[in-house]
Amino acid sequence: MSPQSKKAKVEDIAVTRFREYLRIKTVQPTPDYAGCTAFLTKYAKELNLECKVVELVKGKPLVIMTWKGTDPSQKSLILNSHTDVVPVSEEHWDNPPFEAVKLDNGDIVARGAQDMKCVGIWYMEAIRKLQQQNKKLKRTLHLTWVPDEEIGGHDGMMVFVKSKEFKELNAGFALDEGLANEKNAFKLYYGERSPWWLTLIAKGNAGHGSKFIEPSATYRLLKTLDKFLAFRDSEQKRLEFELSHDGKPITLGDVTTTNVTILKAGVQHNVVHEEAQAGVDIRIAPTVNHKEFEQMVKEWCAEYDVEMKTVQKFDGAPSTILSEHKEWQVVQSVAKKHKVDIEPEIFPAATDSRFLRQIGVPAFGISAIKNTPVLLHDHNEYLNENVFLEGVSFYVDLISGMANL
Ligand SMILES: CSCC[C@H](NC=O)C(=O)O
Ligand SMILES: [Zn+2]
Ligand SMILES: [Zn+2]
Repeated sequence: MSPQSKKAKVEDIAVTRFREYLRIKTVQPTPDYAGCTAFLTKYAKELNLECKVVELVKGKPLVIMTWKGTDPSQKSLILNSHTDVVPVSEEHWDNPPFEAVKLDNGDIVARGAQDMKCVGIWYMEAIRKLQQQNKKLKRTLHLTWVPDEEIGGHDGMMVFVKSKEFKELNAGFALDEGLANEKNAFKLYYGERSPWWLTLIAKGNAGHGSKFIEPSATYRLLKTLDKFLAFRDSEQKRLEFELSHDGKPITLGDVTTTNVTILKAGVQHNVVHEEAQAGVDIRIAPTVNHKEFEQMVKEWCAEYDVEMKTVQKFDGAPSTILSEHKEWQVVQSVAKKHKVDIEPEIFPAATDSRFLRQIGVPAFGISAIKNTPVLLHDHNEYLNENVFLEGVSFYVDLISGMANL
């Protein structure tokens, strides 16, 4: 190989901006939102986008960029992404998680590479391409960069959708995050399960570990947790065997999970302690009636006199019905052009889309990550440069298609 051909190719600007964004440590629980806002405002300037920083909660800025459409009578398209990322266990990473190194095979390794800094950059770089082609879109685009999604979105999208700043956006439809796909396909999330986090507290009498102490806090708690676990088993069976109406196996988003994630009890082997606690992470499928489900859980807890405290609960939002939105046709035709399959599903966890759908803004969760293992929240999260660059062209067509309806 001649020295000339060995020379590294000039990096695509989209990749450079992606890697710069990944290097900003917006990692929970102390995200560098100031650094992030500085990066985003500069980036908006570069692309001649209007840019506004809104601080609805102190220290948690939200950045709104706008590319005005030619037809202001149309409702706008919201291109949403969260700016924060989840913590890392650095010792399990083969490369530093906030340096965005590019390996020889093109893999860009960093926390947030999949979840979801790639998506924010795709919106921006698609706009850059459209501007280079002198394209004008009918609908106004608003890029919303929101904080705190990873810790529940309460100081982020939840307060934002209730604000006058959001109202001013005149939102008609939104794009938000999806998940990676191992196949040559993209997931398209049109709804999601509702999180319900519970703390269960059982009380009893104390005494010597050799006796039948009644009532016993641990006994009461475990008997109650048995119900959650039995329900978990039955839902797992459904997931294994049930088919949806189109004959395809149902997916995780279609069943309800009741996982016991925290256990706290006891001080010493021979002491029966007076209190035991558990944390449960429940994810309620969109088909479930919340009132009935809550009643069932209340009865489980009441049987053994266990107190139940809600840490957070989302009361559900209507899913976005694919056939009701022309944006669905756009997704299908753009996917066809890019020779990629689309797999519509219910998102198994929670995203900011739930707050949008709840106030009546239809939303699709999609991340153009194909042929890649799902590594969100995992060690060694990465996205390959070529997959990323194909994503830019996908978003050029997706955004222009949706904004020219
Ligand atoms: C339920 S609020 C926390 C939101 C979080 N979202 C992504 O992982 C989740 O646990 O689904
Ligand atoms: Zn995310
Ligand atoms: Zn996440």
